[in-house]
Amino acid sequence: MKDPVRIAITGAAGQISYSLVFRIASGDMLGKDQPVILQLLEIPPAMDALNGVVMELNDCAFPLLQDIVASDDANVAFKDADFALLVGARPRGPGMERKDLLEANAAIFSVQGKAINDNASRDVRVLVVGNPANTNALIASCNAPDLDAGQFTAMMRLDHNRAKTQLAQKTGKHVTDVEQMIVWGNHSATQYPDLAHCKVDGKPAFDLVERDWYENDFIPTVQQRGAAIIKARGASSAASAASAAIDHMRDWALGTDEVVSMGIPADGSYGVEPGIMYSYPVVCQNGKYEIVQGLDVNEFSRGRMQATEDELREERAAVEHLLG
Ligand SMILES: NC(=O)C1=CN([C@@H]2O[C@H](COP(=O)(O)OP(=O)(O)OC[C@H]3O[C@@H](n4cnc5c(N)ncnc54)[C@H](O)[C@@H]3O)[C@@H](O)[C@H]2O)C=CC1
Ligand SMILES: O=C([O-])CC(=O)C(=O)O
Repeated sequence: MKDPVRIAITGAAGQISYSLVFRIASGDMLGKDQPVILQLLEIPPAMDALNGVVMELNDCAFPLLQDIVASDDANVAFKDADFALLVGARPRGPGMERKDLLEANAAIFSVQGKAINDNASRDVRVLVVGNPANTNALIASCNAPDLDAGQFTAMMRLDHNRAKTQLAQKTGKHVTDVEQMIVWGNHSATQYPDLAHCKVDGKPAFDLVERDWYENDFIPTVQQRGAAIIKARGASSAASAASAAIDHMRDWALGTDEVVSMGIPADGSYGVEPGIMYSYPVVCQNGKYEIVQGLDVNEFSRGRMQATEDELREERAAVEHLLG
């Protein structure tokens, strides 16, 4: 039996977490042989609701679940955490862009970055889900000076998964036939889902779909999918977000040959200078991610990649005072 790992989850009484914690406890994230301890963080008004989630977790009698810590103190929730999923933040409603949440949510991530810095395992791997995810991840990493900025990531996997499904449906294939999907940039309406390197069933995607569909249907549909869910459901995506968070953490921890999209510190690759959390194509091995280098970038792609970078730099400028 492996030693248990500690997984901190914030916003643990919220709607995403209600899909997330049960799947993590059942082994979907780290494998059916990896015992887990869940360390759940909420704000004081949500502690009753969190207690209900804890009761339900206990009622599942999950074989892998070794212990549950429920707290409204970030120092307790992040203590010795090996993984941290920062979900707790306000969601947007109809008519809002995700960056409209910056003011409401940014302060959460400076406090939690410090608490992670002071309490978590030195090898902690952090995924920020709360919106605007990339800039919140930047805030958290800047407030954790004793950790490597690369230990902080932002969730782009939902966009990546959405893009794969849109293309699979258009071409009459299955998502598992789609390879080398890339979503560049920000988890926002400027994100750039890029088909230039993508293959379906071994064939270049551009041989299978029309340019007009790509530019005027595929790209906007993926960019606007979050808003479409809010319109349809009256609440923002939850189960699909939880599923993407599990995919992101599983691949980071256990590895993947597949190219996946992750929001990570820009390092100059593809001309994106440091200072923002930018989504790149990566592969994961031995618990680490690595940017896929050497892909050709044509003029259309360059313009889209620049636009989403510009937006991330604007978001950064708006929270400069929180960057420590
Ligand atoms: N990156 C992505 O792809 C996606 C991100 N999101 C974002 O995830 C966030 C959470 O969404 P939902 O679960 O639907 O929201 P929700 O409102 O149902 O749950 C959020 C929970 O966070 C808690 N919370 C607030 N401040 C906190 C703090 N300082 N510490 C700990 N917990 C705190 C709240 O009490 C609430 O229970 C939102 O910002 C949403 O926009 C949602 C979908 C996809
Ligand atoms: O759109 C939203 O506000 C929630 C979210 O991030 C998504 O579904 O991609």
